[in-house]
Amino acid sequence: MLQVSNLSVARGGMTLLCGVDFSLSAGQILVLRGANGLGKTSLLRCIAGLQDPVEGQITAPETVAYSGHADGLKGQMTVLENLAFWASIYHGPSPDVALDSYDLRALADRPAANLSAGQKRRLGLARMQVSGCALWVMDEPTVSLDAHNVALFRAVLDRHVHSGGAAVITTHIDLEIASAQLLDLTRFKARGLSGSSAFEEALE
Ligand SMILES: Nc1ncnc2c1ncn2[C@@H]1O[C@H](COP(=O)(O)OP(=O)(O)OP(=O)(O)O)[C@@H](O)[C@H]1O
Repeated sequence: MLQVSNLSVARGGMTLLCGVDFSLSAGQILVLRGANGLGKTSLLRCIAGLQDPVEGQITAPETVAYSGHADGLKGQMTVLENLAFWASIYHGPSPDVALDSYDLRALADRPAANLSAGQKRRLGLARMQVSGCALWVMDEPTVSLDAHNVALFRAVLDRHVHSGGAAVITTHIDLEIASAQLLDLTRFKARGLSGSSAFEEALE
């Protein structure tokens, strides 16, 4: 499903990660860990095709579903319209299952702009389901979710991998997915990079 070989990743002209190697098969979940600023998002952006690696190779399906820090929603469109829009872009399944998976049916006619942070996040995650993509690339997917909705997310993920999908996920919390493999990216930190800058630490 996904093979990452000897990958170097940069952002803003600075190489962050070197020699990243891992692979992921259908039915597997890989959780990537590492400190703030290490380069996890930048690595996911490479896998999703949003930026090029400095060197190395990524073998992935032609289309992957990417869930980033922004939810990728159209604020003036309703919940249902957002899902129908993404389903049409990806030629994916109808929004019905996704609406039910994340308890969104009661919100179906509400403009996305008027959702709470957690509701927006659930809608952003529901986009993965209507993509129909086998590989889900997810950057801190449970931010803003309460415990009940984290459990919904786990259930969706479980169904996805049991139907032949796979997912690569960054997180700073324990998602409590027993079957997930863990990879700490610290070992791939580029030489010469110190810890977080004083500016980043001030924001943490
Ligand atoms: N658009 C950008 N232009 C330049 N540098 C950037 C940009 N976005 C991020 N960076 C820098 O690249 C480095 C890696 O950022 P990245 O978002 O990949 O880290 P991360 O491991 O996902 O961090 P976090 O755990 O805080 O989300 C950081 O030092 C960050 O300041």
